[in-house]
Amino acid sequence: MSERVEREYELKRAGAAEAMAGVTSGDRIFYGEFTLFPRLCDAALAAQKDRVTGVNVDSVCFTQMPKVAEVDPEGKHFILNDWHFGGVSRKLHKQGRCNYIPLTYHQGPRIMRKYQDYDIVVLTTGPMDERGYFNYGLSNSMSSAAVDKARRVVVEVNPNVPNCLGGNQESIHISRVDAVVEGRTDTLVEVPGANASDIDRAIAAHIMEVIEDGSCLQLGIGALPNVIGSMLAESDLKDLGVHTEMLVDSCVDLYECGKITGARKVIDKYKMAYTFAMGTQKLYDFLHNNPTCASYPVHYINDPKIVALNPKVVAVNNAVAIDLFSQVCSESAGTRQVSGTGGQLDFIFGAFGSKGGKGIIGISSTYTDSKGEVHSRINPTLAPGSIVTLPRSLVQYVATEYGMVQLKGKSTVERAQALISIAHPDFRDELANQAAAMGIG
Ligand SMILES: CC(=O)SCCNC(=O)CCNC(=O)[C@H](O)C(C)(C)COP(=O)(O)OP(=O)(O)OC[C@H]1O[C@@H](n2cnc3c(N)ncnc32)[C@H](O)[C@@H]1OP(=O)(O)O
Ligand SMILES: CCCC(=O)O
Repeated sequence: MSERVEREYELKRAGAAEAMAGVTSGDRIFYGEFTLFPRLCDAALAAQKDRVTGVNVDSVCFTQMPKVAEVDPEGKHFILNDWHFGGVSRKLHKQGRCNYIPLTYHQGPRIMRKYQDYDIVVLTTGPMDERGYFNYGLSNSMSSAAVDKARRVVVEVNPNVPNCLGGNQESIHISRVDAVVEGRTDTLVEVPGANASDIDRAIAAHIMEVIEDGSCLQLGIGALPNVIGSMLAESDLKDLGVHTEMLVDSCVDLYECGKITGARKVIDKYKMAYTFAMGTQKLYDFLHNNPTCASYPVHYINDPKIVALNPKVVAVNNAVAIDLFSQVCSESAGTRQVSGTGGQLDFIFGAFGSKGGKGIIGISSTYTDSKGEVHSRINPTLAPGSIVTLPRSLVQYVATEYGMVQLKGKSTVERAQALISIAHPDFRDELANQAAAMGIG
């Protein structure tokens, strides 16, 4: 390590309380994304709550309950905003404590650079390397953009953050950092995929029919992507590629059993390109210093024009509900925000542009509410106030456990008929009546 880098590091070393002492009322702060939540600085800021009001704290998908939310149940001191809702923000939102920032994910960095300024950006990174770089680890995503718009940058180093190779913009140099907080040794948040049900297996089997040798995969989190991963591992398919928003455990399994080579990709050939990773320690260990994987900012990974450059893109996404006009809601339950647009629109659009590409929405035909009542996910219209995540003009394939339909080029009547054909049989007659009443039957 050069003397200059070493000296700079020593000068910038700070305790968490000191690093957050500069926060003043009305400031806007950005916290590290997904699993790289800055625990120490969050706790330090929470401890200083009585000297500030109206501080906005933003992140991309809080994966743990921020202390600043815990210590301020009435939201007098801190306002939380999330660029993508997971369980934590969903819970806070129910209490009126967290706002969603709408975006289609690939535009996030551009939106930040154009319209957002941060007083402090606090990231969790790996420790500084001998050249003075801190690696963004599992969350490349919008981190570079946030740093570009920051008045002050604080990094909270944790040696358990895997060193994730770029790609591009996967690290930050000490010269751009204002304070380095040490002391983290915790293992990273693990988000294992859910266990697959028979319904997931049936949906996955339909989707498997359109995956070919050389397909380039986008698989997100959840039971369905997991089960597709297992089916691919047992299949005869070969030379699969990965260009995905989120890198997950099933990509590790598929790589280890030789299914993923990336040999037929046109961009990032032989690499698994991604913008963030979330899964178990198995995935985090796999990523560490692994040149098979390339971490990029989301404005590259999710840009539909970039996604479309690889042939045979297969993008599999989940949804909350779809109406007979084929509009897809993937982010709200009526007016209640439960998730976000995330990368769904990006990848469905991108997959359609890819030669031989397929953008797929995979949903169970029904949903059981907390009272045990079963509802169809395919409905005449979306519930009032539902947010349309995918306009009907972009929807291509829809799969349920009863089959998969392709909607591009189909009329409104044909779309309604196709969707009814994959609805749960108990709801089909009623849906057909409603379609007729709406002039699409
Ligand atoms: C990271 C990636 O996967 S990349 C993929 C691209 N990104 C996206 O697709 C983003 C948008 N999509 C998503 O976030 C998810 O796929 C979802 C939310 C649509 C579904 O994910 P799941 O894991 O199946 O969600 P889950 O079953 O936990 O439901 C989420 C919430 O919505 C509620 N919900 C789900 N379906 C319905 C429905 N039809 N009606 C009312 N509420 C519903 C659930 O009750 C739950 O709320 P709660 O936590 O308060 O109980
Ligand atoms: C922030 C994006 C996560 C998703 O697309 O689900």
